[in-house]
Parts: sequence; structure tokens; C-alpha cells
Amino acid sequence: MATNLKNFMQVGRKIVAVGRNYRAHALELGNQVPTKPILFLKPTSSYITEGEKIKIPVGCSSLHHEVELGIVIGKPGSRISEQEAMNHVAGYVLALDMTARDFQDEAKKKGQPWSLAKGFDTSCPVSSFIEKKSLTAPENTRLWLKVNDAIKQDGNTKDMIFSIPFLVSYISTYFKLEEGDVILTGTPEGVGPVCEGDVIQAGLGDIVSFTFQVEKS
Ligand SMILES: O=C([O-])CC(=O)C(=O)O
Ligand SMILES: [Mg+2]
Repeated sequence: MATNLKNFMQVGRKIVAVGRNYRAHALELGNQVPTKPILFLKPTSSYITEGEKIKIPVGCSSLHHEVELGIVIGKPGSRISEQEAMNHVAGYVLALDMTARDFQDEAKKKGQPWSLAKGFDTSCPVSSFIEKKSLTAPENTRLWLKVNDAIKQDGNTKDMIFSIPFLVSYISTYFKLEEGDVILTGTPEGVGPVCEGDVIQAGLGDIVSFTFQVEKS
């Protein structure tokens, strides 16, 4: 099994994201706490890395930050059991699931998909690949995010509703998981808007942090 996927962004063919996997975040946006995972896809063309800028999509008036733990798949599989799930994980990535909240609200009202709200260019800023052994407690790690030095999100992966092994198993029941694919595990509470010129910093425990600036399209 490949354990080093430094090039996961080139190798992986999909980003499967989980919505409302933290109770407090589901509630802060007036949504129900889910009883099974809510899944959506982001295209891999939405990846950016440090040095590139987050671009506010044309017509968006409420671009929200969502800091998330990403799981990088190393060993492919379908219908992976929860017991086997961690053997399919090659490592992790710190990610932002940037969300055009006004687009999402409109889509929700009209029963339309979230593809535009969640999948526009630059909507998935990521850190470099984190080796599995570097994150010893993925189920109990701090996730934080600051905008212009003010703390906005300060959560912990222990508050996930659905665990990492459960998500790998559940997702692989429907989507075959392949090398380099990324699962975004949802965001803790404290999401909010960013504007042109804002600076977003985020971190995962004391393992990795990154900085991204926001600009107009
Ligand atoms: O847009 C949302 O609230 C759903 C989502 O991505 C999350 O919970 O991370
Ligand atoms: Mg999200």
C-alpha cells in the first residue's frame, strides 16, 4: 500500500465531502442533526495550495470558511468494513471547504444541488500531505481557523457525529474509493463570511497550519 501520497492532488479523482458532521455546526445554520451522512462531491479542479488565493466566485455575496480534516485514501476499495477502514487511509490533509453560502441557501430553497456553492475554482484549499503516523489521534485533534488574526473556529475532531472508520465504510458502499481520493469530514461550528483582502489561517493540532488570502474573481 502506498503510504506517501505527496501528489494526492494529481492522483486522486474525487473529493467526497460530508455535510453537518458536527452537531453544533448543523444547529448554527438552522439545520437538523443528520441521522446518516450527507454526502456531496467537489471537483479536484477546486484544489489550491498555499501561495494561491481563494477567489470569491462571481455573484457571491457570502463566501464562508469551513475548516475540515481531510482523509487521503491509500488503498482502493469498495464496501470496506469499519474494522478494515483505517488500513485504507494513507494519511491526512488540512482543508477548507469554502462555501458560497448565498448560492447554497438558494439551492436549498429550490431543491437544487450544491455543486456551484461548494465546487467552484479555489473552493478547496489544502495543506501538503500529512503522513498517517504524524497524526496519532485523528479522532481527537484540534481544528482551528482565524480570519485576520481573530479566532472563528476552534473545534475538535472528537465532536464528529460519524467517525472516520464509519465514513470510509459508508462512503465506499456507494463510491469506490481510489488512491489519492480525499474525504472531507465536515466542519465544526463558527463558520462565517470572508471578504476581499481577508487573511485566513487554519491549523490541525500542532501538526500543520496554513494561510490563504481572499480576493475577487
Ligand atoms: O455547508 C454545510 O453546512 C455542510 C458542510 O459542508 C459541513 O458541515 O461541513
Ligand atoms: Mg463542509
